[in-house]
Amino acid sequence: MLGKLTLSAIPYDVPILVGTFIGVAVIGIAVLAAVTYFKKWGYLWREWLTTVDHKKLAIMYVILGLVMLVRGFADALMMRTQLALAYAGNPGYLPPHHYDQVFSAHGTIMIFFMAMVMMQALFNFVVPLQIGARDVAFPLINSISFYMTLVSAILINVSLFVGEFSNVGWLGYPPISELQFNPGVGVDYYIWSVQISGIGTLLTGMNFLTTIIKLRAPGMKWMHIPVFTWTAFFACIMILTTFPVLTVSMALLALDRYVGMHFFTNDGGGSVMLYLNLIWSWGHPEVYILILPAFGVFSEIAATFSGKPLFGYATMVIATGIITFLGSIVWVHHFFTMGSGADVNTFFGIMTMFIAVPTGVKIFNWLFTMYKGRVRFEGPMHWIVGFMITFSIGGMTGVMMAMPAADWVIHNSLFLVAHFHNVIIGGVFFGYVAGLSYWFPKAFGFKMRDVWGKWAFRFWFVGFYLSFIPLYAVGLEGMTRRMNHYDNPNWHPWLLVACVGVFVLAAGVACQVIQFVFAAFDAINKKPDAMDLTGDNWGSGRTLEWSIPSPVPHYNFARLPVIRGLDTFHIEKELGRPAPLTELEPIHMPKYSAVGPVLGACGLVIGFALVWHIWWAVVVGLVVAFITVVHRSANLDVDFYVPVEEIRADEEAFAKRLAAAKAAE
Ligand code: HEA
Ligand code: HEM
Ligand SMILES: [Cu+2]
Repeated sequence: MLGKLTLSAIPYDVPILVGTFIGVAVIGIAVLAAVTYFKKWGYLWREWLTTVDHKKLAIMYVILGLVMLVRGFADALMMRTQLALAYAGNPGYLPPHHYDQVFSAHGTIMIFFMAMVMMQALFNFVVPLQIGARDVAFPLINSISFYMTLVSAILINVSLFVGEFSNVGWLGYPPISELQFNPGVGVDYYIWSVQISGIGTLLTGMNFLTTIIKLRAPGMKWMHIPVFTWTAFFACIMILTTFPVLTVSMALLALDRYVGMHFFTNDGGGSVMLYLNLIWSWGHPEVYILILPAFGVFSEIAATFSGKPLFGYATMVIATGIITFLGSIVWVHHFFTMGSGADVNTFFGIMTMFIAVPTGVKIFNWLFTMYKGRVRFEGPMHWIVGFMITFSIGGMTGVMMAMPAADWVIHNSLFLVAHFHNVIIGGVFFGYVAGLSYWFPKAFGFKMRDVWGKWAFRFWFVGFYLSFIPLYAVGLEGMTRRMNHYDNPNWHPWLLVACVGVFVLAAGVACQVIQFVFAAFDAINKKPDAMDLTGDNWGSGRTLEWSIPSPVPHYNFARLPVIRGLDTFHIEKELGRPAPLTELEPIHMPKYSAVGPVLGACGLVIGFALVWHIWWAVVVGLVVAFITVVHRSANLDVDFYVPVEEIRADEEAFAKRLAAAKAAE
């Protein structure tokens, strides 16, 4: 009846897991009880869970991403404390099997469920507003993408408490991930979570690419597109070219495990190298999919806080395109040591080094944007300065490893681990946090207290160096990645410093939590100086999203903006804004729909049932999903018109707020 699932799948004997489970259960029950007590289920369902509004989906993505950040960070804390202890005779507190699960969980969750989720949050919130659109091209598919991401995050976290987590790293290399070497369910959980979320991301890529191509406001030519949207555009192209490869890799691995095929085992004619090529021809572009939108965020922030147009807009766009191209043809640098031969390695090494050129162009463009500008060092600007320093260091160590001869020595050492955290934390993470603080007032209509953001930055910046510079040192001394204890006395002091570093990072996370708590407090109390009355919270916004009220009405733009060049809003501020709206028309909008959550629930059931071989539940899930899709296709009542009175009332309220803000100046 329940396939392989029995009570023995629940890890009662692991105190850390039992404790975590109790913690999660208590928080979960408290949230459910609070929603019930305040009678908010109806509101939650109607306004949030069934929404197809890109701005609300963005907020739900952010919440998911932040929860997963804490989750992934907890794993990092465990790894760092384990390695500070597990020296010489002391085995530490995490046995090898458990430690393997911890680094696998950390890598998988940080990449798929923190970084990718935050990136989709930014796409969702910013892209339609920057191009003057009322929503994305396919709003319902957008909601389905979100639910596919959400349920795969749930599925992979369920593996902690029912069964086990995968223990084969964030990329699930065979042969160790094959059934004969890994008979447990951890790898199956990994396969189905990555599969479902990967398809969700593919849909996001398709959706936003179409949106950017088709839904730009009248008059917005290609070279009028704001830089963040350009980076989203190129990231979507990479999503469309590479995520299908991930889907295929997971499908083939599943076939190996479920029906005894041998695509990736050398017996019977398969090849491990096939998997390596497939997974890295997705995996390398993936890291550029993550970094490009971060570059986009920095471009917006640099211009806004320097009070100048972005330096070298066209070169920024071209550099992004070149990185997209080069980033797609360098994947072999992840396995220089695995026998490709000198010629192949040379090609891939040189192509990798070339990426430093367009990236360097970007760094200099940001510097020139700041040069002779009236730079205001508010919260978001801190992250960009920290980023330029940190990311450049991480990029340089990447270039070092792009030399095959050097990589033979440092491949899979902690030097590598230091490199990629250097670019991921200093680039991707700093970028997304900067974006969060930059667009937060737009989303909610009030701003966060900057001082806590600045403290968060300071702790993250210092904490990063303390945690990861030691890893360069021990990496060069020969310490390999994924080790759970060691005997070398030279490494011990470095790993103690790294352990201190992670607690400094924890202080950074704490400041971020405090910042959110204060923001909620200020919003509830309607603290006057926290409210954003003008919609142009930073006073120097240049792109369209700053021209409309904060929080943004559900239809975004009362009248589709007319584009007057690059940075239309800035031009309007210089030359005078268009006359108040007299001729308003009803706005055509999509209705909310339960299809997203229903398909999400089906995905969760199907994924869980596939892991445990509960075949009847797989069939039930598929049938319900099929009926839902057919039912939706037959439903013609999917849209409505926003009445003119509602738009006029919103516009009048906004005009009053603008006048009040002007009078207060
Ligand atoms: C956001 C993520 C991200 C980014 C942006 C990068 C960027 C780069 N990476 Fe990194 N990398 C990873 C994430 C990332 N990487 C991950 C996750 C892994 C390991 C995965 C695993 O094994 O689990 C990895 C592994 C990895 C390897 C494999 C090593 C090994 O396994 O042994 C290599 C080798 O070539 C490499 C190289 C590079 C290079 C050359 C860049 C370049 O794009 C960097 C370019 C930037 C600069 C150079 C700085 C700015 C430029 C200037 C200031 C101009 C002047 C500079 C020069 C003239 C040099 N990376
Ligand atoms: C917040 C601070 C962070 C700390 C302290 C940290 C720490 C660590 C540690 C100790 C490891 C294991 C290294 C080893 O192999 O011995 C690791 C691996 C990894 N980390 Fe992080 N990390 C952090 C943030 C992130 C972020 C933000 C991401 C991605 C978005 C990330 C992605 C990864 C990946 C992909 C791995 C490799 C997992 C594997 O070996 O399969 N980390 N990290
Ligand atoms: Cu790479």
